[in-house]
Amino acid sequence: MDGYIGIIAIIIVVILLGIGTTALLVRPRSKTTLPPPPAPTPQAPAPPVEEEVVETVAPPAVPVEELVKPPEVEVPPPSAGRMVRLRARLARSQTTLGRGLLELLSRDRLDDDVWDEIEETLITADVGVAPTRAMVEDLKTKVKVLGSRTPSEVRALLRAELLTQIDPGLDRTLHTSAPGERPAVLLVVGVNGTGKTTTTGKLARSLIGDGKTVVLGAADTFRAAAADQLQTWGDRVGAPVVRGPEAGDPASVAFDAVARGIADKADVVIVDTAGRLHTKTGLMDELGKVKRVIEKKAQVDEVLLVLDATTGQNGMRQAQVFGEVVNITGIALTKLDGTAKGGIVISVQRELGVPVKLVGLGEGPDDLAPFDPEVFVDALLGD
Ligand SMILES: Nc1nc2c(ncn2[C@@H]2O[C@H](COP(=O)(O)OP(=O)(O)OP(=O)(O)O)[C@@H](O)[C@H]2O)c(=O)[nH]1
Repeated sequence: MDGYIGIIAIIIVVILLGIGTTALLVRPRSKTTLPPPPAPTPQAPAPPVEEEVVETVAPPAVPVEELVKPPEVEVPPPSAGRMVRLRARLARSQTTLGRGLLELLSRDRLDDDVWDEIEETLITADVGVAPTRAMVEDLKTKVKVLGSRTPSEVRALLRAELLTQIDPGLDRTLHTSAPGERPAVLLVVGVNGTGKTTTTGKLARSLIGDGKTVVLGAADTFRAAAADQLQTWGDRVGAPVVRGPEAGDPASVAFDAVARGIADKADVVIVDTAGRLHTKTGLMDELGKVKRVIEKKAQVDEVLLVLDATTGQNGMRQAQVFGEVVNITGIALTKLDGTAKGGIVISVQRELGVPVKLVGLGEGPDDLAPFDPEVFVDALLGD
């Protein structure tokens, strides 16, 4: 009996121990799911004051659109009055040609030696042989009629003579308005390095400044940089530039540019061409093809020959080759700012039988001016 009681007592004790253990293990759920308390973060030591300013002011994030923002389109000034603004750039021709002639013609005695010097001054300034002879003969006659000469009379005499040679009566209008709906088409030709691409870009700016819309054609596919250069000019003033693959067919670029001009209803399409003077036949083939292909779409209204005023007679010979290949309608005489040979205006018109319509008077984007004979002559003679 005592054995039973002992066993029962042990069982009761075991049951009681079991209940106690269960009570200890079974705790409320909320407490078991709580995350363990965060480990204390070690405190970073405070940086020195100057460093704090540099490190904590982060630059504001630049939105992607701003990074790829197209370049701002410039609004170029109109072309009117440009030659007056740029007349001081003719200083070198003024000193040598204008002032030189004024001084010689103002001498008391105009003997043969003085006339020889006058002739030499004109030849050195690239006036050309035939125009020089004509000028000297004219001046001799007028001086005789005049007798004694005051400085203002000498100036008036020379002014009239230079103007006669330059011929203010020539039509210097740039044909930038075509009849009907189509754009006017300008072809820019000339030897590489004369300033052809620069002149094309400057002209686009100037026309846009005068309120016209322009499409540019980079048909100088010979030199990849020429197309890039033109692209930069176009981008600055918002003129679309049609270009082709490097060493591609210039005629096809010219065609596409005119097609784009027609589609865009642009006022003017200016096509820059390559001016490699390899052989006359090669040049003729290339320029002839460009012109023929353009004419499938529209008439070419102006063929502008770009001529570097500093190259003198050499440049003139090259110009004549172009004159034999295409029908030049106007001359853009560049780099007149860098030469004392302003007389080239007279000789080039005489040799090619075409008027100077534009003059380049510097490397700045707005340094291309419509040629004004009176402003030119006054700039040569000084005030
Ligand atoms: N001082 C002066 N420099 C000019 C004038 N016109 C052009 N130039 C400079 O002449 C250099 C040649 O000009 P470009 O336009 O590259 O000559 P390009 O005839 O197109 O030559 P390619 O691109 O090789 O066909 C450039 O440095 C121009 O800035 C000007 O009227 N005055």
